[in-house]
Order: sequence, then C-alpha cells, then structure tokens
Amino acid sequence: MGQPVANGAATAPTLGKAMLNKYARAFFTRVLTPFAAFLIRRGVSPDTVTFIGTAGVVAGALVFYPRGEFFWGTVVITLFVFSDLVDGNMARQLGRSSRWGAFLDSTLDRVADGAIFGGFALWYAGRGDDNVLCAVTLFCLASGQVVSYTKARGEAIGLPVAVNGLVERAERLVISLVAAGFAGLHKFGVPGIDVLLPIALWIVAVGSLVTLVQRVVTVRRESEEADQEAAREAPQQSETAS
Ligand SMILES: CCCCCCCC/C=C\CCCCCCCC(=O)OC[C@H](COP(=O)(O)O[C@@H]1[C@H](O)[C@H](OP(=O)(O)O)[C@@H](O)[C@H](O)[C@H]1O)OC(=O)CCCCCCC/C=C\CCCCCCCC
Ligand SMILES: Nc1ccn([C@@H]2O[C@H](COP(=O)(O)O)[C@@H](O)[C@H]2O)c(=O)n1
Ligand SMILES: [Mg+2]
Ligand SMILES: [Mg+2]
Repeated sequence: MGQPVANGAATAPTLGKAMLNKYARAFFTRVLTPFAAFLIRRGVSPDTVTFIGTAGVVAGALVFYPRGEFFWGTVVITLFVFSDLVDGNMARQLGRSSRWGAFLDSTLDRVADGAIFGGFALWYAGRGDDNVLCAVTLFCLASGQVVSYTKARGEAIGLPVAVNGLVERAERLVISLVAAGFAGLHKFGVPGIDVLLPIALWIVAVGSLVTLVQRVVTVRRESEEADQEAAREAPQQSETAS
C-alpha cells in the first residue's frame, strides 16, 4: 500500500518486500496503466474503483464459495481483485494519492480478505463438512488480518516496520485463489484436483504464522532501538534547556 510512486511506477524502498510485491507489481503496473488511464478519461474516480472492486470480490466470494462453486467464485473474484492495483495507479496518474485513499484502500482490503476466507470457512462449516479445514481457514482469515494490523500499528507508533515477511497479502491471495480456481474444476469432472484447496489453505496458514513472527520480531527490535535513541536524546535536551 501507500508507497510513494511516480507515473505509476513504484519507488518505495524494496527492503523486506515479499516476492510478488517486489517483482509482479512492476509488471502489473505496466499492464494496467493504459486501463487506469482509460478509466480516468471516462471520469471514473479511484475511490469508485476501490468500492466497486471490493463489492465484486465480496459478492464473488460470498455467493459462490459457500456453495462449493470454487471455479466460478474465483473467476468473479479475479475479475474484480485487480481493481486494487488499478485504483492506486489511477490516483498516482492523477497526482491525487491521498491519506484518505490509503485508508480506504487498506480498510477495504481487509473487507475483501474477510469475505474470501469467510466464504471458504462457510463451505467447510456447511456442505464441505470438515471441522479441521474450517478451523484452518478461520486461522488464515484471522492471521491475515493480524499480519496486516502489525504493520499498520507499527507504522502508527512511528516505526518503519522494515519487513513485509514471507507471505503478505498478494501471496495469500494468489496461493488461495489459484488453488480454489483449479479445485473448482473438480465439479467439471477433473478427478482429485479438489485437494489443492486444502493444501493451499495449510500453506497460507503456516506462511501467515511465519510472517506474523517476522513482523513482531522486527517491531520489537525497532521499538527497542527507538526507545534507546529517545533515552539518549532526552538528557541532551534537558542540558540544552538548562
Ligand atoms: C483452470 C482454471 C482455473 C482458474 C484459475 C483462475 C486463477 C486466477 C487466480 C488468481 C488470480 C489472483 C490474483 C490475485 C491478485 C492480487 C492482486 C492484489 O490485490 O494484490 C494486492 C497487493 C497488495 O496491495 P496493497 O498494497 O494495496 O495492500 C496492502 C496490503 O494489503 C497490506 O497487507 P499485508 O501484506 O501487510 O498483509 C496492508 O498492510 C496494507 O494496508 C495494504 O494497503 O498488491 C501487490 O502486492 C502487488 C502485486 C500483485 C501481484 C499479483 C500477481 C498475480 C499473479 C498471478 C495471477 C494469475 C494466476 C493465473 C493462474 C491461472 C491458472 C489457470
Ligand atoms: N481510492 C484510492 C486508492 C488508492 N490510493 C492511493 O494508492 C495507494 C495504494 O496503491 P495500490 O497500488 O496498492 O492500490 C494508497 O496508499 C493511496 O496512496 C488513493 O489515493 N485512492
Ligand atoms: Mg489499491
Ligand atoms: Mg489494497
């Protein structure tokens, strides 16, 4: 989120970036920039794209996934999820990247993620009938939200949080959605392929846990360094004042 950018190209420090955000974002920025420019010419605002994209993801996840329609759910979600890359691109082309936009983008990311993993959980709690996978899915949902929270809270207390970790949002989505899309082919007669979704959910669960530990350790180190720095500066300031 929120990286400083110019002409649609990310210029943020890449320290600690996970693989997709580091490499795929640049590619999709190039691909999606003409489409973002087209929407701007049609008078569409970045906020509209953010809202419509989220609504599409939520609808795709909650209409199809609880019924076990993983292929069609993933198709609908995939059509809308790239709006998350288009809205920021539009804001940057317009020179209108704003704090409000950053807040809206991140907040609605959490809503979309909740719907995707909530849709899987509803399936396993219902006709999918698997308590263990329901629990793993709920862990994916909760840990993904906490992983994002660690960064937001760390940054809110003035720390750089200079690590993104092993599995950030793009990885969580790509692993889960690609697996769900292929697993959905089971309904079209492809045998055995439905096992991909449970495998993906376990990978996302373990990866999110590792990422959470990476971020907590980083915030602890950064906050200790910041507190020590503040303690060193405090006596100097009182000497200057007296
Ligand atoms: C046989 C047929 C099967 C059909 C299968 C169809 C499969 C298609 C499947 C999936 C496509 C999935 C695409 C997912 C794309 C995700 C794009 C996206 O939204 O990325 C968002 C991400 C982060 O954006 P932000 O910076 O706006 O968000 C920040 C983030 O949420 C932070 O969270 P944290 O990481 O901390 O947990 C928050 O902290 C922060 O607040 C928030 O603002 O954007 C990126 O990272 C950019 C990279 C995107 C890379 C997309 C790669 C897509 C790659 C491949 C998809 C195609 C796969 C096709 C398979 C086809 C098989 C037939
Ligand atoms: N409605 C919006 C959405 C996003 N922004 C800005 O873009 C940044 C996120 O970029 P992505 O490529 O990850 O979408 C966000 O931090 C905002 O600066 C906006 O202004 N308005
Ligand atoms: Mg976005
Ligand atoms: Mg986003």
